[in-house]
Amino acid sequence: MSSLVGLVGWRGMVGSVLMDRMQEEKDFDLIEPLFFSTSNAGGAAPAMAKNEKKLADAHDIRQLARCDIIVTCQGGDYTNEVFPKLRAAGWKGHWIDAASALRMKDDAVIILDPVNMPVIKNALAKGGNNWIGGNCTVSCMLMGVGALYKAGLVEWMNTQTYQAASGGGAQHMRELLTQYGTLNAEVANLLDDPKSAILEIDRKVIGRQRALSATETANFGVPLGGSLIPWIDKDLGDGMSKEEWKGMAETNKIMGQGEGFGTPAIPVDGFCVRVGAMRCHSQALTFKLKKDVPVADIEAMIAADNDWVKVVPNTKEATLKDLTPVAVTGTMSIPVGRIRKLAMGPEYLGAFTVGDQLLWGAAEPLRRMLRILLER
Ligand SMILES: NC(=O)C1=CN([C@@H]2O[C@H](COP(=O)(O)OP(=O)(O)OC[C@H]3O[C@@H](n4cnc5c(N)ncnc54)[C@H](OP(=O)(O)O)[C@@H]3O)[C@@H](O)[C@H]2O)C=CC1
Ligand SMILES: N[C@@H](CC(=O)OP(=O)(O)O)C(=O)O
Repeated sequence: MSSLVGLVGWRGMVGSVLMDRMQEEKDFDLIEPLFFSTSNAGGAAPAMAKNEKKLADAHDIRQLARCDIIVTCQGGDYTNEVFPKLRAAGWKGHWIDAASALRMKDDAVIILDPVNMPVIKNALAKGGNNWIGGNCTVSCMLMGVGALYKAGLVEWMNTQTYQAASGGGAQHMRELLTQYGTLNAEVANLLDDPKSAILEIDRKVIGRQRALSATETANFGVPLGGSLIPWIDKDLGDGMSKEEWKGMAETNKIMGQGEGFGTPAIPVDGFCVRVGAMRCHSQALTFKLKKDVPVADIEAMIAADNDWVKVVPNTKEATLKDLTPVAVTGTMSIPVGRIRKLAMGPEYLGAFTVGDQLLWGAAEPLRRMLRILLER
């Protein structure tokens, strides 16, 4: 008999990407899905439903407890409210979650199986049943350069991120596009005239950006179109943003090292910046390697690490073609390029990587964890 798999948050942005991927990979052939809703219990389940044709109430612990596996993309507030009640009710099933709420709990594994299958297998063997997707920036970065960590080559890593609007959610993407449209409209007449003065266009754009209303910046708080925001997630009060904190904490936990594993953590730090891209997170990485390794060897190591990483030759032509959010959006590919030794010395390595933050950054690790559980 197929496992009963509860799907919560399936119609949200991450959930929709997950449903698409599950259909592409024919995951529904292997399960009996039970679709949940926080807003429309009793309504019709989507077309992938088999025997369970109605949406169940996502807060109904008895319904949730029927499931062998629950996959949720509903968000951290939902997890915080429902998960403890479900476990307290004695539910022993597998909980697979996109939200960050449980990520750093001792009994939770951050799942990214092309990178940390040994950590997942070890937890499975010990009866683990809480599987949490990593932060999108960290997951995309490790899909690209995880090989260097696996080889024990990294002394420390600095990351400067260029994170897309989608990281904030659907409303953030809409707000970004609306702002671009507003700015374009402000100078459309001048743009139509090839002889108009660029400084006049510039003056009008900055004037309109500074005049954007609270409604026009409701999600980001300040203009993002034609600008950037060097702060993502909460202020931890020590000069660090929570997004920056996740870089070191999650990278080490995914790799099975640092606190809780009895080995020293590898320092990972840098600045996380929101930019006007739609759904690909990009990152400029600086590594201090433990030894001088030739660039060709590093490229070969990265290229051989998994089926999705792709080394982009460090040329202008290849970079413009393959190493941009526009090139990568909607694909499973994780390009890593600009790989070169830096002026600071032979152990200092630079690289640049891009990843679709809704695919490898959110939905795909969950989908693959479901498959791992189903195919055991
Ligand atoms: N955004 C991202 O990039 C990433 C998000 N995550 C995590 O995933 C979780 C969900 O994020 P995200 O998918 O962006 O959240 P969404 O806001 O898109 O969806 C969450 C829920 O909102 C409800 N909802 C209300 N109105 C609508 C509507 N018009 N269309 C669709 N759904 C609607 C749905 O619940 P219902 O059907 O019950 O009404 C849906 O499941 C969060 O915990 C987030 O931290 C993780 C990695 C990346
Ligand atoms: N914080 C990420 C998106 C996200 O949901 O991250 P997390 O899963 O760590 O909360 C961003 O804004 O780009």
